[in-house]
Amino acid sequence: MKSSFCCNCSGSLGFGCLVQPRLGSTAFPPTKRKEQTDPDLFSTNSSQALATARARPEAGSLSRIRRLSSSLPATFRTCLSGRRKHTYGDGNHSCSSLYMASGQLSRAEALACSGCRHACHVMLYCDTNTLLFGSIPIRHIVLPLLLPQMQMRFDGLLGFPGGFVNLSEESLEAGLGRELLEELGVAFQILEEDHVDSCFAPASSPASSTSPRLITHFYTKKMEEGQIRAVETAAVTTATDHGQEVLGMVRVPLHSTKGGGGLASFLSHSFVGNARFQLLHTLLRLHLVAPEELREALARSLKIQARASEELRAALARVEGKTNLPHHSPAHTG
Ligand SMILES: O=c1[nH]cnc2c1ncn2[C@@H]1O[C@H](COP(=O)(O)OP(=O)(O)O)[C@@H](O)[C@H]1O
Repeated sequence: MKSSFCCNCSGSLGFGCLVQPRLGSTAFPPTKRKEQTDPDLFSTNSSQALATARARPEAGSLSRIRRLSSSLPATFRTCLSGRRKHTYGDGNHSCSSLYMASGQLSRAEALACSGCRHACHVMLYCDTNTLLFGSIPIRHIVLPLLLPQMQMRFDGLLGFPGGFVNLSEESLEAGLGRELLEELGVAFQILEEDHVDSCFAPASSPASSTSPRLITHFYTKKMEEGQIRAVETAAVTTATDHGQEVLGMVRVPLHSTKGGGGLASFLSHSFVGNARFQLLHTLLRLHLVAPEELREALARSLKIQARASEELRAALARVEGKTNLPHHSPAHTG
């Protein structure tokens, strides 16, 4: 029997989701984006004030920036502090640490990088009025609930749909459309106006610092709820990559449950490349989650990860005990 492993509504991975395939591959035409790029990354008081303070570097604003940034998570602080390492292309630039800063690379700058590889990914999302479990009260539920989409990849990591684009044969958007057809079974027309940003991907290993730099381009596309549901259906029926490169689409839970589940659990999973930063940045940019809620979720994620590390250590010791395998040491780490 083939079991399906899924992301449940508490944001944790678990067994038990049923997939209900229905027929249908739908072509979605371009839709004019309602949510145009917002120059302010953050919507609520502290973040807005922070952005304003950065934009006007008059006397006194530096201490104000420091004060305001202390209310945001460390990774965001690094980016917002304006300490940008402009070392594009030489291996020192870390997209992850700088992701929250606006415009590391414009689309044009990215396209001008000869010898770079390019990959495009997209976050699909929609509004919905659906209530979780119908009526069960859940703290901090985001209403109307929004449903951003990610996917479980062949390598067990979470990421957005998309992939490598060959610029000698296709444009960024055409390449992304091709990847989406393979992974989701749906023909999308991605437009330049759907582009959010481009940046150098962090080098995954010392060896990869000698290979061509990878630039990741990120897009968002707002859809109707019915269209998103059709994508979810097509992704498990007509998509050629389903069960191979893509193991399933998952919705990102934006709510928080009493026990601290939901977004916090989801964020504690492993993401490919800078996908977690792309998600965080987009949740803030599109005002899908308030900065304070995101900070709370990230703080909880850290606790969840610490618990998971303990569980993994115990599981490792058990497996070694049961199988008489030699004890794992850091030297065995792959
Ligand atoms: O969601 C994502 N956000 C950012 N980077 C990603 C994401 N998914 C994959 N990547 C990076 O882009 C590269 C190519 O992406 P992917 O594995 O989707 O390509 P493919 O489907 O053409 O094989 C990966 O090696 C990975 O480093």
